[in-house]
Parts: sequence; structure tokens; C-alpha cells
Amino acid sequence: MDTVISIRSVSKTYESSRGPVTSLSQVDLDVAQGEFVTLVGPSGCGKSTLLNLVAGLLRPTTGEVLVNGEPVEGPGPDRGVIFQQYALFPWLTALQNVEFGLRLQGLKKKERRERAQRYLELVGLGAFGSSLPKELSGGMKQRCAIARAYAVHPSLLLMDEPFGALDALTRVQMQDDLLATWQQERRTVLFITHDVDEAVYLAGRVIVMSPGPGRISDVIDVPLAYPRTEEMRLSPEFAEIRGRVWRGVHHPPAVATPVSEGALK
Ligand SMILES: Nc1ncnc2c1ncn2[C@@H]1O[C@H](COP(=O)(O)OP(=O)(O)OP(=O)(O)O)[C@@H](O)[C@H]1O
Repeated sequence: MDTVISIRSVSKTYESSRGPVTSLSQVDLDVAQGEFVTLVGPSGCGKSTLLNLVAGLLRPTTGEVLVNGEPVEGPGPDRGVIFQQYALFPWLTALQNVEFGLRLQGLKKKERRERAQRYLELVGLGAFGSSLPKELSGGMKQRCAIARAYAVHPSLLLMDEPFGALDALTRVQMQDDLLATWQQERRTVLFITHDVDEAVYLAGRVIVMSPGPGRISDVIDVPLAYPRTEEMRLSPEFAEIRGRVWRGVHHPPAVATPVSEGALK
């Protein structure tokens, strides 16, 4: 099993106007090649901080973050990041938005165009290549952002509440579409959500985080096969896992003892 992400005894303290704020304390986590891992937990427990450390947008105060065995020293094309806000260039068409990252990689125009079109098709936007972002719905914009991230062939996708701004029905559809894309091209995914249902439905493993200071308080395997279906979502097995995640999020352990991932397996 190849490990893509290794987080080793990571703590992060921000210097703020209120003094130092410890956002993460002694976090350990390994994520294997091709895994779909969700991070869930109450607001302020350090989910985005953890993701931004892996993205290379932040540096840990202590400990280390490795991606494919190399210490993370900044952002890189091996890590695609998708945020809640679609972050598409409004003056570029959907196709040009997807092509943008490929241009940075130095691909020739014809190859760029073909690859961008292929990924738009993969996310169901094949007919919308010439549309501007303002002409697309929220779900379509986010599909376009996913196509753009996938097209550069990152080894890792980091998603920070990508469906947080979508209505409930679109969100469920996007979950299925994302899983379909992931099953076709099995990139490793680290996905933040506030939604317990979403966390369980998508993941092979749910990481529950707790605040004060931010830490991993539970690691829950989801032993449901892919593709995931509505039947699974409504099954007693799903409800049981969901219950455990729910309790972890809403009733975190009172003592701020960091839980090492290995101890929970
Ligand atoms: N730049 C910063 N300066 C000071 N404190 C920060 C900064 N960024 C985050 N924090 C603090 O670190 C803690 C964790 O924040 P983080 O955004 O990682 O949590 P989160 O779990 O992603 O929250 P949410 O679910 O609300 O997005 C919070 O207490 C927050 O106030």
C-alpha cells in the first residue's frame, strides 16, 4: 500500500491579534494511494488548516507533512485544490478554464484542448465548453472546477467543502458524479465537509476532528462497496456508521487527548 500523505505529529499555532491560537495539536495521519478520505468536525477544529498544510499553503509549527515521501514546501501541480467558491476565471470559457492548468504544464495547444474536452465530458459538461462561468449553475461551475483539477493529473485532490454552497438535491447528485469520476480515475482524495451524511457516503474512511485544540478524535472505516447507491444510503449499516460519526462530531471526547490513527484501527 503506497502512502501518499503522511502527517507526522503536526501542530499549528497561528499568531493572531488575540495572541497565539493553537489550531492543530499533535495530528498523525496516513492516507494511502487511491483512498477517498473525508474530514468532518465542528467549525474551528482545524480541518481547513490541515488541508492547507497538505496543499503547501501553510507550514506546520512543529511536525512534518510528506506527500509521496517528500516534505511539502509549497503548493505544487501534484496537488489539486478545490474550494467552496468555484475559483473559475470569469472571463474564460469552461474549456479555457480547464485548459489553464495544462498551459502551465506546457502542453501543446491541440493536446491541451483534447484533454480539457475529455475531462469536461467526464464531469458531464461536454456540451458546455464554450459557456462562460456566469452561464453555468453552481453545480456546473463546481463540476468545471473538478474537471480542471483532474485534468492536470495530480496524485492528490484536496477539496475544502466543495459542495457547501449547493442546494441539497444538487449536492447529492454531485456526490454521485464525483464518485463516478473518482472510480474512473482513482486519485487520492482528501475531502472536508460539515455534512455527516456526505462524509460517510463518499468515504472509505472518515476522520473525525474535535476542537480545543484541533485534533483527530476518531477514525471510522466505511466498509461499504463502491459504487455507492441510494439503497446503501438508506441501509441500517449506513445508519450505524452515520450514528458513530454524528456522535463523534456532536459529542467529542472531553479530554483533549490526541488519538493516534494506529490506535483506532
Ligand atoms: N490565519 C489565522 N489566524 C489566526 N487564527 C486562525 C487563522 N486561521 C485559522 N485560525 C484559527 O484556527 C482554528 C482552526 O481554523 P480552521 O479554519 O482550520 O477550522 P475549520 O475546522 O476548517 O473551520 P470551519 O469548519 O469553520 O471552516 C480556529 O480557531 C481559527 O480561528
